[in-house]
Amino acid sequence: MAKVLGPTTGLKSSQIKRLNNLYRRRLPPEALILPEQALDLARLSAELARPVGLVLSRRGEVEQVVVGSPQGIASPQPSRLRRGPGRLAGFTWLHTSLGQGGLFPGDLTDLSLKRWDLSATLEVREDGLPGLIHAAHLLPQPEAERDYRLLEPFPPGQPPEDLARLVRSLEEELARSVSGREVGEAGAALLISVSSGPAAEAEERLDELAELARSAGLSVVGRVTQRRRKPDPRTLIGPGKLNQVLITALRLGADVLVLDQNLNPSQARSLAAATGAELKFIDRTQLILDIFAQRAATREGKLQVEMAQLKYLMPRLSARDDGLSRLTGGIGGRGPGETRLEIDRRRVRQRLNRLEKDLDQIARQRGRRREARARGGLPVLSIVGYTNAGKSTLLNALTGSEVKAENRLFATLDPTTRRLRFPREREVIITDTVGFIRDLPEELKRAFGATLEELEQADLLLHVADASNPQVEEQIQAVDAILDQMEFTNAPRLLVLNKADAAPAEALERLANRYDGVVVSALRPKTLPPLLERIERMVDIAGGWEAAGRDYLSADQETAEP
Ligand SMILES: Nc1nc2c(ncn2[C@@H]2O[C@H](COP(=O)(O)OP(=O)(O)OP(=O)(O)O)[C@@H](O)[C@H]2O)c(=O)[nH]1
Ligand SMILES: [Mg+2]
Repeated sequence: MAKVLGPTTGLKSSQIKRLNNLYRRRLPPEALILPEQALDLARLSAELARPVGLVLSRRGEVEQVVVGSPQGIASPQPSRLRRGPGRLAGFTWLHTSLGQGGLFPGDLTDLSLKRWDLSATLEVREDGLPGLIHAAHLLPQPEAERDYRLLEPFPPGQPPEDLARLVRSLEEELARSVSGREVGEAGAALLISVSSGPAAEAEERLDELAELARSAGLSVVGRVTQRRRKPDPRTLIGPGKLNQVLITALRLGADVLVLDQNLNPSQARSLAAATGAELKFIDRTQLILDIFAQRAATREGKLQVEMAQLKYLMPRLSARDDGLSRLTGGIGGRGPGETRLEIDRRRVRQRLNRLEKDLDQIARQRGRRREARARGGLPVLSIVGYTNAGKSTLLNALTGSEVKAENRLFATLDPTTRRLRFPREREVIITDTVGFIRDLPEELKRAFGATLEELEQADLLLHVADASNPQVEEQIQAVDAILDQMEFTNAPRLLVLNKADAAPAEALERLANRYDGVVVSALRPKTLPPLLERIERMVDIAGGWEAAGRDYLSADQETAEP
């Protein structure tokens, strides 16, 4: 038989036995509890001078018995969880309340956190007899800013309506409110932003987060923003807001909660503990890592991403985390004398060592390839820029090659190298890179060392920007800031204002003047010659052709702008 949960110290063994006997009860789901059952429960609770709680299945079986302390009672995690959006826990939480009637604030919080079918209390009067039952349930749509409804208090055996039917119709309604929407392959995401900045900025950032979520295969079902002067140190989101977030997630049928702000390890663990297994919290870095994991095509790219994921995950591992096996394949099991946590961490560390060795080797090989190329003496152009700016499209247009270009963030994850033949028999090597993004997480900078190492070899950086994006200036500055920070400033940069076909003319002119940029549309080859000319002149100045050991220096140079 299952054991009584909660603090049993100080109880007599006969009392524990009586509590254990509650597991044999079966209560009527339509009425919650019969009068004689309520009488027994009230008497026991009065005698113990402690609240007693029951987790009841939809069939009225007692799944868990909990005893509280004189100060109160906490509901347990439901023993079995039901999966699927828009569903309730499948269990009702009923506990006695000594002296005062009514639900406790904690009961209402629990309603959303644990998604109880119903949350109810049975009043125990001074004389030890049962009083009224107070019950509440979640609402599929909030009414008057409330996410729950309180039933009229009722004496045992006289519920205001058939409670089993109430729960069923509630769940049907919840299911209806989430069906009919399109769910991405990876699930439904609720986006959350907690910040101290202006509301408009939070919305803009959420627009970008929505793009990222879409790239990760998630469909976005809603947004929640919170303005706080300081994030909550424990859970980032304030406790009241967290509650609202969870109710909203339930109502919209979200599977994943995506936070725009990054969680520190202890916040990640607290949030995971607060929500149980059904809902997953991920932060922006994890989302980006997830996209990278889906997109990485080469062996090196895959290894880099796995390494970054493991490094990010390791401090966030909690003892009950089993999501790891999916990431690393083969982590799990329990060795003698070790906690699950230790073994996971140890295996993760082993895997990290292995990855580091493999990556070292790949880097050495790449170094050799690069030497070979340097001996060929061709100048190297690297295309950089914000993600989705059109870098791969431009590479394709310039070289006639077919690197994957897609309207998704981070379509390109591995550096790609092609030769570009100028009209006049000049040849350069042109490399495409992974897209930049503002607030590039530290973990990713390291992870994409491969791409960035390539940049160090560049004689010229072609910085492609999406001129049709209203955020284009912020994006240009974000990319410049990252380049500056990475000390790749030695190579000259040329700003390419792409998507001219979709941008207003006056904005193009202003941008071109301000940044001394070249306007193109990668989709229209006819717009490319001015870019080629600028590239040619700049490479000449950078000495690329000289390095090639060929006598390409020509009259052009005199016409080159300083
Ligand atoms: N209208 C318009 N769309 C363009 C132009 N150039 C590229 N695009 C579109 O922009 C989207 C992104 O293009 P990509 O070339 O994949 O962008 P990217 O910079 O390589 O993106 P990542 O590799 O994800 O960083 C695609 O849908 C392209 O068709 C252009 O000149 N005009
Ligand atoms: Mg690309």
